[in-house]
Amino acid sequence: MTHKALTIAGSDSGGGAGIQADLKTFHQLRVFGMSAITAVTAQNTLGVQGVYPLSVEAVERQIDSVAVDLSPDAVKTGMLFSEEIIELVACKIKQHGWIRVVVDPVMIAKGGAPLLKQEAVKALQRHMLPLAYVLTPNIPEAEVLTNMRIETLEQRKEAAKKLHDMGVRYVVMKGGHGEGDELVDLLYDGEQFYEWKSKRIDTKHTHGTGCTFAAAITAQLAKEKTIYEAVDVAKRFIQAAVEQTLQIGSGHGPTNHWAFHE
Ligand SMILES: Nc1ncnc2c1ncn2[C@@H]1O[C@H](COP(=O)(O)OP(=O)(O)O)[C@@H](O)[C@H]1O
Ligand SMILES: Cc1ncc(COP(=O)(O)OP(=O)(O)O)c(N)n1
Repeated sequence: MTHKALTIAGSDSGGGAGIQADLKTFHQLRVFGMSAITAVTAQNTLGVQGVYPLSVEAVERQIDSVAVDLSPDAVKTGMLFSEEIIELVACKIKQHGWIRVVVDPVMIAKGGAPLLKQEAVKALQRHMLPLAYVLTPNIPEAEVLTNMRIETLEQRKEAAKKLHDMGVRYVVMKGGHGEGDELVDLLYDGEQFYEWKSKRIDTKHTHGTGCTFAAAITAQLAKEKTIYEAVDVAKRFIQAAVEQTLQIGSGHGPTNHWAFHE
């Protein structure tokens, strides 16, 4: 049986994040990848040099083309950029009845370039959170979405509860921006917390870690794995991808999307 996943996100010309990271991750996990591009970015390991959003019509056509013919088993959203695109994507998810939806609330690239307009945060909260089967914020994104400061593990848990109350089924809070040598990725299922701990790898080549991790969860959900199994594979996928980076580009290089084998 062929499992299929759709990513609705921005294009990263440098190939480390966005649509490119998602498709490479789907492929490595033996899931057929499809895409609807929301914005084209001119980007490399040194940063983002340009952001060019597509029209709402162009995004709608791509999503509908995939939906009517290829019916994805899971859907991931990444860079959505504007209020108009968010509203359209939410409307399409409902129209097509997609349930296994992973929302990666992309806001800012590591170099600081905005990938979501500030005024679009409210639209993300209002339209996307209630549709999120899984939400995968990093710590700064969780702070913006919950309007709270997150410094301790207890505060991460409190924020995860808030996000669950905002309509998210499963909250997976990524721990890359936490303090210390140990990384803790957190899952909240509405009742219990689950933690995935790993050693922080000392490298500057972490471009696209968030996209890759969320894409691995999406691929596993497309294969009808449980959320616990999906996060487990995603954690091992990203650990291998950061451990065995490719050392390319002169800035923050991409992770290695072919390092992990199931
Ligand atoms: N230096 C690192 N070593 C190992 N894993 C990392 C490292 N940095 C991030 N990760 C992992 O990559 C994933 C994404 O993390 P994070 O940096 O929080 O997200 P984002 O890239 O969206 O900012 C998480 O699973 C996190 O644990
Ligand atoms: C087109 C595009 N989408 C998303 C991101 C952010 O990706 P992320 O995995 O959070 O990695 P960093 O950019 O933070 O390294 C992006 N850069 N471009």
